Amino acid sequence: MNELKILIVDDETNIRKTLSYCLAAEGHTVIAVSNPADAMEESRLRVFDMAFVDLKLGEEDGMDLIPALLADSPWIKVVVITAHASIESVVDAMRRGAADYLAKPFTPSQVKFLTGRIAKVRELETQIVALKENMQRLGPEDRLQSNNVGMQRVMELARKAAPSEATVLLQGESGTGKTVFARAIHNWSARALKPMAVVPCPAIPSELLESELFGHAKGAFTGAVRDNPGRIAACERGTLFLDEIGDMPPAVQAKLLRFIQDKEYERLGESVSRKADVRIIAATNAELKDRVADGRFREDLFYRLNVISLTVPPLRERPEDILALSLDFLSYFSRVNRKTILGFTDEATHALTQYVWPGNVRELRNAIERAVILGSGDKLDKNDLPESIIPATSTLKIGDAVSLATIEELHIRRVLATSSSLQVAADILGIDQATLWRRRKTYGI
Ligand SMILES: Nc1ncnc2c1ncn2[C@@H]1O[C@H](COP(=O)(O)OP(=O)(O)OP(=O)(O)O)[C@@H](O)[C@H]1O
Repeated sequence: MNELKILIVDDETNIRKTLSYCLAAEGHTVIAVSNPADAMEESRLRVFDMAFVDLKLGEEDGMDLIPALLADSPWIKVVVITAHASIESVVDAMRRGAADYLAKPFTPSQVKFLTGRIAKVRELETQIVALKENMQRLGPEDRLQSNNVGMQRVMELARKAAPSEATVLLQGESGTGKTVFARAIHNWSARALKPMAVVPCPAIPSELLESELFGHAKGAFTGAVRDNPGRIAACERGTLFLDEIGDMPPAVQAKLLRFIQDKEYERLGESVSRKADVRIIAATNAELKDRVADGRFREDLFYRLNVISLTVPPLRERPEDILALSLDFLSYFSRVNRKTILGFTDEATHALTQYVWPGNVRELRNAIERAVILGSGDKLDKNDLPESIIPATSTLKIGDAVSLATIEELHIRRVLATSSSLQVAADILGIDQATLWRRRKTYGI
């Protein structure tokens, strides 16, 4: 059964002892306190799945604790303990958000049954989060095999690193599959059944990134109309994947460093420290060392992240994989578009394998999807592929009757194809790396 983290709030020592004993014997982690103030303090310190709350806590009322616990941890399942099990008090507790009740005196088997039911609900909730994430990225299966020796070595390292708790830093150009690797490491680890959150750092305005990760208290800033637990709390016992970490603002870097060192953090607008058990995987397509050298990235954080470093090779350095990936994408997109396309003509195969793929696997995938939609024969031909991947035949000129976006896309593609790094390409284009990143996402390069 799924192990839970359980908070017990009861002013009677005997009940705290008996319940703690029953629950610990089932393998759950238990913290027991006697009053609402201590309960709230524990709730801020740790992430709980479930709480047993006595409705009569000496002079105090357990009823008010239900919404307070839920505001702090929206996922928590509160079970109220009541001496008389009066219908009114149980209904009132349910209205305030309680999940169930336990009438005193209770037996160990009642506690076991109730906790088992809630463990099942928590497990289903976690699965739904994972399924939602998967649905958002519906697409072909990730190909976790390669015919290229360099790529095979990276895969082997990833498999070895996965079961450890070590922080992993994934490096490599945009579109090489760093997110695919992060997900594979999560799935190969003991955290696989818990959520993995993906946070693309440049996609979130820097002033919001801190609250997105660490959460905020209601009123912490204009627009913070309710408490937000943050992504770290939401993936407790899971994995947090920080994409493009090189773009993380300095204030957030400092807070992340503290979290990696001490597993502690504060929500924005709160001074109380919270704990969370979350593994960090980070990715960057920029040379993080260069960012450290010019003072844009903290050196201490770099070393904390760089415990295990994997560099995913660009597609042009593993041409052996182009056709296998192309065939996977072809079969997936043919199925989705209800077409029967059996393969590629020799000319298309030649074009696919000769092109340098500056946008890596992402660009290849987009090119095949487009070709499947537009293609009409039983094999995809060179002419079905985007013009930009066959530059010699491109007839597009400045001044032609096409949109600015078409010209911009082609220009970026060509500059990328001839540049030695993203920084060089950004310099030629006269834009910063973050802008280039956004343009590449827009055009699927
Ligand atoms: N090995 C693979 N098998 C199947 N698809 C892949 C593989 N590697 C990458 N892709 C696909 O290519 C696209 C880009 O991959 P991914 O997002 O993992 O790259 P990335 O390196 O994280 O890019 P960025 O740095 O821009 O975030 C995705 O659609 C992904 O599914």
